[in-house]
Amino acid sequence: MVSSALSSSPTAAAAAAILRRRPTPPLPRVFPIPLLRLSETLIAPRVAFPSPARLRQSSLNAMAFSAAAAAAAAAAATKGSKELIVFGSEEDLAVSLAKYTAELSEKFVRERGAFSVVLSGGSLIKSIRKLTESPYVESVDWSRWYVFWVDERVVPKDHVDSNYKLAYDGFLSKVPIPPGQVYAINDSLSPEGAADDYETCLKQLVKDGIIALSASSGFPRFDLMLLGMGPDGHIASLFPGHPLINEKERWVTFIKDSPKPPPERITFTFPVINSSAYIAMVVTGAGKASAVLKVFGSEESSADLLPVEMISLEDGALTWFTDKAATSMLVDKANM
Ligand SMILES: O=C(O)[C@H](O)[C@@H](O)[C@H](O)[C@H](O)COP(=O)(O)O
Repeated sequence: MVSSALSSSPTAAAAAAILRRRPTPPLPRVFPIPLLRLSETLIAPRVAFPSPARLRQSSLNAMAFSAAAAAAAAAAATKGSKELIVFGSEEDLAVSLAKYTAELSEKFVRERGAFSVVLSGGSLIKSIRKLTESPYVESVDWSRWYVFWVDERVVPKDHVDSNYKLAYDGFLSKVPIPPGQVYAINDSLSPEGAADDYETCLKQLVKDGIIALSASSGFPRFDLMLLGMGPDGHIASLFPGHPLINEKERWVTFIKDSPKPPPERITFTFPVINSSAYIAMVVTGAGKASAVLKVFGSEESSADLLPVEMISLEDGALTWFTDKAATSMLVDKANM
């Protein structure tokens, strides 16, 4: 059985009102393409890139140096919407990501009495650090949080490679989520066994109403996934060119030949990821710039999609939280 190893909105109108009271932010950079309602509400004077023609307009809605935009994304996102927000600093990104997450927590606790949150490993855990600080550490209803991992390395929970340990040390040990609501993998099992066990656990939690079920896909519908992306465009433990990216039946599967060490992992599959209500893709640093360019600035066919490009939410909202370094090649291309 999966172990619980931890020991221990506003509306869009309201968000817009809050923003109107804020001092005018520095001029944002916005691609002059049809903007989402969110962008129209929140982003002030538009500065066009000179040559945006080659950008994939269907996928890129707006790009802005606006810490406020993400805060309202929780309230204003629409079905299948996709936002790219570029922050001037990692600190601004972290502040905005905390606000976005707290707003979604409030929304889902109000609507269904629980908030199912999926974490990844990597730098994401550092990016959510502001949730462990005031005002969120006091104001979020942590008692309604249910925490899962989009992927986990099959190592002991106290191992330096464990995503559980990373999240515990940097986040979970600092907020009062009930220990029984933190779903770490069973680290005494093989990768196959741990994936089966995790999937069985998710199925029970869907039956119990803790995790929602997507009526359209029949897969679990997590309230929020907080995901990172590798420089090669992988998400979770779904790597470019690996057969696992085509898994259509399983909720959770395993990999024994991960190109990123350690090799043995379990991972959510694309049908589960794509059934999410909200996904925050948190992508920073120059090492991610070429993958970001491929996602937002390439005209290549769908035959060579990176895993991150396979995120396709029919009934959910995807928000990219990025920085200038991660979007530098995209900006360069737009300015060409
Ligand atoms: O277990 C893992 O390896 C992670 O879940 C992985 O999918 C991670 O999120 C990305 O590799 C991004 O990591 P960085 O943000 O550290 O680059």
